[in-house]
Amino acid sequence: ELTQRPLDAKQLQRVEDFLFRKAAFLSTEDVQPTDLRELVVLGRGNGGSVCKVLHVKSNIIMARKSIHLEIRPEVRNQILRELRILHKCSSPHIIGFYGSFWHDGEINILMEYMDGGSLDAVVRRIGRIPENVLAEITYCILDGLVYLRDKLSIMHRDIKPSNVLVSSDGDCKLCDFGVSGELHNSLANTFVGTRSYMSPERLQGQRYAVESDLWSLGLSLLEMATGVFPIPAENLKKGLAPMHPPPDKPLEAHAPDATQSMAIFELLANIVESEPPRLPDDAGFSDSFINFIDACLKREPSERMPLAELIQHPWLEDMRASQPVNMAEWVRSTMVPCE
Ligand SMILES: COC(=O)c1c[nH]c2ncccc12
Ligand code: NA
Repeated sequence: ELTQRPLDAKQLQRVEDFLFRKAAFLSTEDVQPTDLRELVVLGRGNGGSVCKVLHVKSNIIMARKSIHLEIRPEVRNQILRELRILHKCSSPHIIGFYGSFWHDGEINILMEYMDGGSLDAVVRRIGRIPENVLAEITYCILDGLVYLRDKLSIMHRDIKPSNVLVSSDGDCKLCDFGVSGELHNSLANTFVGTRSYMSPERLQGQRYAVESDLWSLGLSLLEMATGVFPIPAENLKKGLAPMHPPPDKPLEAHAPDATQSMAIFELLANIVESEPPRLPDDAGFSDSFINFIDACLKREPSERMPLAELIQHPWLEDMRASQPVNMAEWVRSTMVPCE
């Protein structure tokens, strides 16, 4: 087993609380869509939309991801069967799963609600994430990847800031990982967007494995640390996004996103052809952080530092020892006060 940190008692308690909530939920018969009251839309993207809902009978707040798919009944039943694997997931770094159902042309996936939201939204709100906080987040992501590999024998396939969720309890969890091969196939040609966290080997249609997740992790960390999508590398030359931009000048006014100007094809070609981007070495980042990202962003998958070594990288221990973070406090500091 890898050197996982012992779970602290409160974290274990929260995993247990989730299982009790889930038992209460499962004791109600199969979910009918009418059992769910829609509260607010949380986000839209990669083929689906996510809504905060209340499961009335059990009085549990959940996140429901709805994916519109025009597929035959046998394909959707295969997807629902594969999603049932998620009932076996129980890790403090993997989003909790309540169940899934088909309704009105959509696959619906019911998950644990994370009140701090996704890290792409956090970066949009506060500009960029401090290095010591990113070290805590990175440990959670790596431990989640280890869990997926060791318990479900899968890689994530879609590591990026919008698929890392945080809560005011201080939890940090992965979501939207590729547990259903059939769902992956059904979503295959629905890619939209102007950015890609995909590894060079995957973009070139070559075989790819968990090392591809490590490229995506490196690119995600670079973006969250600088507040700038790091491709083309010139984007980083313009300096870091301001931390906590003054409310009167919303972030958009600061750094018009250069990737918008670069068409998506040119962007993908840049990823495959150019040297990987790096953290600037004159912006106050530690050498071990710069080294950690370099270890992830090797164009050759076999040159990337393996998961077992990354989770023991000095950067994670150095940061935790020198600048410990209270994640619950930090997440709360990034949340918009409710009106
Ligand atoms: C794909 O899953 C999600 O996006 C989410 C699962 N739980 C959440 N809680 C808050 C926001 C988004 C989510
Ligand atoms: Na997502």
